[in-house]
Amino acid sequence: MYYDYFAGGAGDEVTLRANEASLARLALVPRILRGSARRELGVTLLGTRASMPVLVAPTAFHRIAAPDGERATVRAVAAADTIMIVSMASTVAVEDIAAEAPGAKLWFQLYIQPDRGFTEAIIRRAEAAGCTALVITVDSPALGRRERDDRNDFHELPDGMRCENLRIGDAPGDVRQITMSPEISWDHIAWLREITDLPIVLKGVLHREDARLAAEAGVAGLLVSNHGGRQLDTVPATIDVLPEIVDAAGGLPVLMDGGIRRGTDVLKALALGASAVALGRPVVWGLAAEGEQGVKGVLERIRDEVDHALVQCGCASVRDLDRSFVRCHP
Ligand SMILES: Cc1cc2nc3c(=O)[nH]c(=O)nc-3n(C[C@H](O)[C@H](O)[C@H](O)COP(=O)(O)O)c2cc1C
Ligand SMILES: CCCCC(=O)C(=O)O
Repeated sequence: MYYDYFAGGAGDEVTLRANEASLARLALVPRILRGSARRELGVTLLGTRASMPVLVAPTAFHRIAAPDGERATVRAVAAADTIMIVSMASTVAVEDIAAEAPGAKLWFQLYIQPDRGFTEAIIRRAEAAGCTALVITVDSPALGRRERDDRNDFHELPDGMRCENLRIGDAPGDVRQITMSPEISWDHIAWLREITDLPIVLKGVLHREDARLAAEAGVAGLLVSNHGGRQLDTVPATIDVLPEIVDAAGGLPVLMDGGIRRGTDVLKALALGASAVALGRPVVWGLAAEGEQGVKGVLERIRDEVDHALVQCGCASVRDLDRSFVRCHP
């Protein structure tokens, strides 16, 4: 049941498969004879430095995967010196995640709740915990239809676990449910810009017109995402819309997630204009397999693969990549 929750997607899982398949259809075209002894993998995103262009995407319910849950994840992410986007649906409170690894670089993912006062209170907690950006998930005006969860009847957390960022008291039942609000609109983004100084990233952009509107709305960045194929099924693979979103985003930094499994996938996304990518399921698998060590293993392996792919492509820096390094082969 829990494996299916983590692995699964919406509907027929067409988009879930497409994310990896579209990346696999792209070929990398390396350059030759441009030797350099060392590669620079680091990037600065909205003022936060990451040691590699690979972030940890927000994923819910880490305590289902490992007893320590998000505490184990954050220790591994801090050791890798990259950014963890903390899910609003984490099973450890954002304050406790921050306290577990002082100096960890945290962004906070938010589902805007219909109750603005409650939404604002959550943002204040994320700010106080030291999160340096807000990632607003905008692809979920309703929860995706995940048939694996329906078949397994997985609709609530095991006893003793809850969404700690939505607690309103100390008793086990003192917690609100996350609402996927069909009413969220650009007005909410304008409101968020009024109430917080944190840079705002919109997560779940797939339409180029929305990229243009986002730039106009004064957000700080975009995350091209289809929620790992878990929201509306049959939407495009993220790598396939990335170039047009980059073109429409008016110079805003554009991140991407969905189907990134190898260093070569990271290079393809960067070559097509992403400033960085994020990993969803691979982090959960590392966590489920070996806790903190497992997440460390996933992050160090992909770092090594990015470095290796860069050297093979004749690049000294992630900034050396451009669209000429990628071809589509059918
Ligand atoms: C188990 C699971 C839980 C997720 N929970 C959240 C969440 O709480 N908030 C959110 O914005 N996205 C969530 N996502 C989507 C991820 O942030 C990300 O977009 C997606 O996993 C990337 O694709 P990948 O798993 O192929 O790397 C979740 C994804 C998975 C697989
Ligand atoms: C209510 C939590 C939703 C988590 C989520 O976004 C996902 O499972 O994809």
